Amino acid sequence: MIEAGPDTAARLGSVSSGNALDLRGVTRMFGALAAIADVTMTVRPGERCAVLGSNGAGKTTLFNCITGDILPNSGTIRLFGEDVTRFPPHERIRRGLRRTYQISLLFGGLTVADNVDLACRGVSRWRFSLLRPRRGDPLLARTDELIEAVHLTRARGRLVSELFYGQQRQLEIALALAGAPRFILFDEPAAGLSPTERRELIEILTNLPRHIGFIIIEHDMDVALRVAESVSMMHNGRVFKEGTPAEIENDSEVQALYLGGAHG
Ligand SMILES: Nc1ncnc2c1ncn2[C@@H]1O[C@H](COP(=O)(O)OP(=O)(O)OP(=O)(O)O)[C@@H](O)[C@H]1O
Repeated sequence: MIEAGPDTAARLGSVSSGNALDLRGVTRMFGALAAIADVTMTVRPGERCAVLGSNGAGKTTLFNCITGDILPNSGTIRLFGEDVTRFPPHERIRRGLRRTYQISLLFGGLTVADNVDLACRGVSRWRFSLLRPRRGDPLLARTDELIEAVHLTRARGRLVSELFYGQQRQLEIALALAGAPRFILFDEPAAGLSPTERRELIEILTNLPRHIGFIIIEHDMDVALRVAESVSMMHNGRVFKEGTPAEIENDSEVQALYLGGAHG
């Protein structure tokens, strides 16, 4: 079981109150197109939420606004009670926000352990040390914990370039877990995975520490509905339906728009 480490996010606990994430009327225009329009969404600490929608629905733009990769034209974004609407990405990371991407950001020429160690070091006060971690180093224990959490213990010493695709996606989750995050955005983690790898992903996400909330964007309804407690459906930049996985699965409007094959 992974536990929260003594990192900056934990020290910033004094500003943590209320919801993990609070979006109010968030709108982002690209020219005349509203990629997301008036999006209001709340996620409680530790809550697991799925955002579903067809291609172009606005899911990635929503993630980009939450991380600060792009700024909204209007609306507010609060992270653990704090207004971060205009904060740069690194200030949101300091507050415990993490994200995985659809494209791989791994170091292919390094081992699994080195990738995780670098991620742990990157958020620690030893980040400028060029020394290899030694036995007894607390970061080494943390590295092993994260590798185990994503089911890669047996691949610990392997080069990333030699891993199966699904294992690389698992490693990306380990990197997102470095530095005791409080909230993670998973961008289509099941994309390109085999059925077996999908089952493993579901197990990994389900067993994440309960204090870590997340939003998962997925095209794969099976994965999304099995790991999430709440679901927001997006269409043409707007959230048009919210509910539990069972409510969403049985909703006729959702079925017509999404399950009926409208998505790509
Ligand atoms: N940088 C950009 N410049 C112009 N238009 C953009 C830009 N980014 C996104 N869009 C447009 O905004 C709309 C929402 O795109 P977005 O990528 O957020 O959707 P999505 O739900 O993530 O789709 P997908 O599932 O295909 O990734 C689309 O019509 C897209 O073409």
